[in-house]
Amino acid sequence: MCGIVGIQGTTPVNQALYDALTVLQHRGQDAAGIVTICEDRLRQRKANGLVREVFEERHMQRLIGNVGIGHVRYPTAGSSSVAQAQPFYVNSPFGITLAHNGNLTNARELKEEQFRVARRHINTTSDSEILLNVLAHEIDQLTQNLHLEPEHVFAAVAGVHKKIRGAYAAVAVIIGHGMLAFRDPNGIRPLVLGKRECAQGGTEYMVASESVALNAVGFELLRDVAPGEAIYVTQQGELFTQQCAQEPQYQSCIFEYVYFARPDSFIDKVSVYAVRARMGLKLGEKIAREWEDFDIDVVIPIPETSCDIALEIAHNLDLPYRQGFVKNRYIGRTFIMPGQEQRQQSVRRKLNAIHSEFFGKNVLLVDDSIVRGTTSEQIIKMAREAGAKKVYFASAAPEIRFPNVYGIDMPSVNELIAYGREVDEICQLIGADGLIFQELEDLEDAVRHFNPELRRFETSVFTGEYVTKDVDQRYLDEQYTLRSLNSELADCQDDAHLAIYNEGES
Ligand SMILES: O=P(O)(O)OC[C@H]1O[C@H](OP(=O)(O)OP(=O)(O)O)[C@H](O)[C@@H]1O
Ligand SMILES: NC(=O)CC[C@H](N)C(=O)O
Ligand SMILES: [Mg+2]
Repeated sequence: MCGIVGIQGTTPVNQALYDALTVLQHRGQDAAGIVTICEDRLRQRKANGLVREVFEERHMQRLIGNVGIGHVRYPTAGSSSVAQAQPFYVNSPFGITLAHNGNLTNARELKEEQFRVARRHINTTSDSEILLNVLAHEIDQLTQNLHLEPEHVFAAVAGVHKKIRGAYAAVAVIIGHGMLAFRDPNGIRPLVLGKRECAQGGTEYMVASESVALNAVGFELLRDVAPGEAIYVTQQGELFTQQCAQEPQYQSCIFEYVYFARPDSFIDKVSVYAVRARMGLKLGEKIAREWEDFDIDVVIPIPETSCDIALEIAHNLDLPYRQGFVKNRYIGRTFIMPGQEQRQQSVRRKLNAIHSEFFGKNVLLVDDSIVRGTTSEQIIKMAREAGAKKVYFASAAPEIRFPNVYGIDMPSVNELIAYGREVDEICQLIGADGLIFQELEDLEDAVRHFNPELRRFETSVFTGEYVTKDVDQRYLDEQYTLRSLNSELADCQDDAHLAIYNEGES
């Protein structure tokens, strides 16, 4: 997953973009980038690393201007090379820079078409560079001179929706004209709109992946960007919005609520925190139903995402809740780290057990999800080493059995511990005394409870059914090969100097 942000302001935006990216850091830890625009000149800084590592004071000083966009990256297409860090830039028409969260499922066809029909060369293996070029070509086709009206921009987004398949929440700046944001017709990835009245006068607009970014920099949440909708704020600060898809519908990614988003965010009018608590309630009910005379003494979360869920399970089962693992606050999220070796090493560096909470007890460990099983297997060992008598395990998401093609890095079924396995077998593999998973229906209900308009969700990792209907085995095999190839290539690349034409090296 990635995090995106954009501000069309009346005051300098560099600090606000930086602050917003720091609270979106949980969506991507590999690379970060900011582009600002001042007097028709674009300034950029992007590199691998966390936000606080990428931007030094000297970079921030250069990022001048009242409009800009930012990105934190968790790679899905291509590699984690800095060449694929975002935002991307094309110099025609007008000069456009874009940041994208999601993944396109017809990227290969689009790249070929862009070369054949639009004579556009795409230099990286990033699908986001393709998205930018498709948008640029659409805008180019719709404008004959230097004039650009909101209706041109909306027609271009309508063209993008017709051509592109997959997941995309995107923000772009068309230099000298305005800021554009749009969400794919299924609303797979989240996107919110906010505003702030500036003390010096004038209204500033901001879009971001999650509402927490608006809160952090003092913007008021206006609403979610609807599936298929485009938001355009002109350089003069005028806001225009339009539905640009023919058949928009809510089929947003349910995994945002399970794991990705921060609990203090609202997505599609639903509090992520409230959903996680309700996931705990539902799972607690299932445990009480299926493990009638359970002998659990204590409920312990696996920090950090599962804490709100575990608390509610404990409450529901009338059991004590204890924070039996301490999380090292300087280690990031393990699941979104690149490479299985790095992920494996990180679990023990990240979590450590408080022995007194385990010794001689039957514990129920709770996690939001089991994906590769890296965390659960190691954490169960740690609980036993700490003296637990029995270790039960509960997953607040159902069994993850299929690859994700919409922006989550789960490219191969062979990596997924639940693929082709039933609960007993998974239980044995992770070494638990008992294992229980949430029902998909209960997970969907947990979200829908707070917004009944959300009738359907993108749940392919549980069901193998893909909302864009274009994903077959051939595509999945191709993605897997590409991904392996790209990560090998990334290891031998020299990315020391990647500058943009009009600015010196960062
Ligand atoms: O089965 P696995 O492949 O290990 O993946 C699942 C685990 O990864 C995530 O934690 P992560 O450490 O990324 O972040 P968190 O601190 O937000 O829980 C998730 O919360 C699970 O704990
Ligand atoms: N996780 C994401 O949203 C990734 C965005 C884009 N596909 C990339 O790889 O950079
Ligand atoms: Mg976790």
